[in-house]
Amino acid sequence: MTAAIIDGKAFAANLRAKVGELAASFEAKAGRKAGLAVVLVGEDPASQVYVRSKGKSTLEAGMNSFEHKLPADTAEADLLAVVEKLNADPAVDGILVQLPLPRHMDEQKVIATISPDKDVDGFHVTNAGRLAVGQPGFVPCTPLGCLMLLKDRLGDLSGLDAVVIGRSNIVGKPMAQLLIAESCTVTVAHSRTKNLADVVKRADIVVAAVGRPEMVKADWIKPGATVIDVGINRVPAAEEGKTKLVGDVDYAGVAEVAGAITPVPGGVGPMTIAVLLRNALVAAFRNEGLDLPADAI
Ligand SMILES: NC(=O)C1=CN([C@@H]2O[C@H](COP(=O)(O)OP(=O)(O)OC[C@H]3O[C@@H](n4cnc5c(N)ncnc54)[C@H](OP(=O)(O)O)[C@@H]3O)[C@@H](O)[C@H]2O)C=CC1
Ligand SMILES: Nc1nc(=O)c2c([nH]1)NC[C@@H]1CN(c3ccc(C(=O)N[C@@H](CCC(=O)O)C(=O)O)cc3)C=[N+]21
Repeated sequence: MTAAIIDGKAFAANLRAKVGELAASFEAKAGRKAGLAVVLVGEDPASQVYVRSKGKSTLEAGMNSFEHKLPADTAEADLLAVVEKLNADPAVDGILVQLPLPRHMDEQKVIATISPDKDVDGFHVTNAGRLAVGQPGFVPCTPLGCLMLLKDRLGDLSGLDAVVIGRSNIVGKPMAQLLIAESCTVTVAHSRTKNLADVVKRADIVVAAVGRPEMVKADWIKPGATVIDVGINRVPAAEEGKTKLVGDVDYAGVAEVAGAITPVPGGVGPMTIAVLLRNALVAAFRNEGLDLPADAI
């Protein structure tokens, strides 16, 4: 079998266009643009690329983008002060503090300072709790993007066996919560899992969020399974001195067995940014007390 390629880039472009239309209707109703603030501490090159890309997409969607770049040696208290100023700023609907933060900062403390109503990453414990108990809140962008791709491909997910590899707070755990809410039978695997290949082999849906280049192999996959590759790993390319991006899945091998697979790049990554804009727009409607139809986006 040769897997269908799930085109996250195209799906994300479509989602961004919908966000753009709703951003215009928000502006007409609220008399201002929706606003997303992104805070970057330090000069990590990968983070700089993401932040630039987020800023560009935000403007393209007809929203205001506020970028705050702080030096790597910023004191934690100064970062917290920036976040508090953004919490209080009525022009700012969503706040994203780019992770990872420099080692001298306590990420949990910084996330806890973001107002839950502006936490468009869905990382605040209040939003994690809302997701866990099924209340409306903000869901982390990457797993929500994965779920959108899965539902688009498979329709109703109920009763399907799903294996999530990875249990981080930002991808694996919220992904598992979303799949539970869709009535999948969910297994969460991690570095202590025994017989990982056998665990994965049971799955109709595999979500790999590990951070190990091409770890998931073809003979782990049940024929016809849907494979979502969250991994973003920069590795040396064939040409001397060059690098390329690969996922956590051995794409060439797995594509021979799976029913459908997301590529890297062009799969989950673009969805993350599109969902971020979606969440920021939802935040804007909520912060203004305006109705947004539940199935609008
Ligand atoms: N496309 C996108 O938009 C995004 C992509 N990413 C990418 O997704 C990947 C995962 O990110 P993130 O969740 O933040 O990563 P973390 O490093 O926080 O978590 C990795 C998880 O993988 C598990 N793990 C590590 N090694 C193994 C192994 N050999 N077998 C099984 N499980 C293993 C870890 O287990 P344990 O808990 O036991 O240590 C952990 O739960 C990375 O490549 C990252 O770059 C992340 C965010 C967004
Ligand atoms: N507070 C916070 N929120 C995040 O959502 C967050 C974060 N911190 N820190 C880093 C991770 C990673 N992340 C990605 C976003 C887009 C792509 C993306 O667009 N990737 C392109 C390729 C981009 C390239 O070529 O480098 C693709 O997969 O096609 C990837 C990864 C968001 N993250």
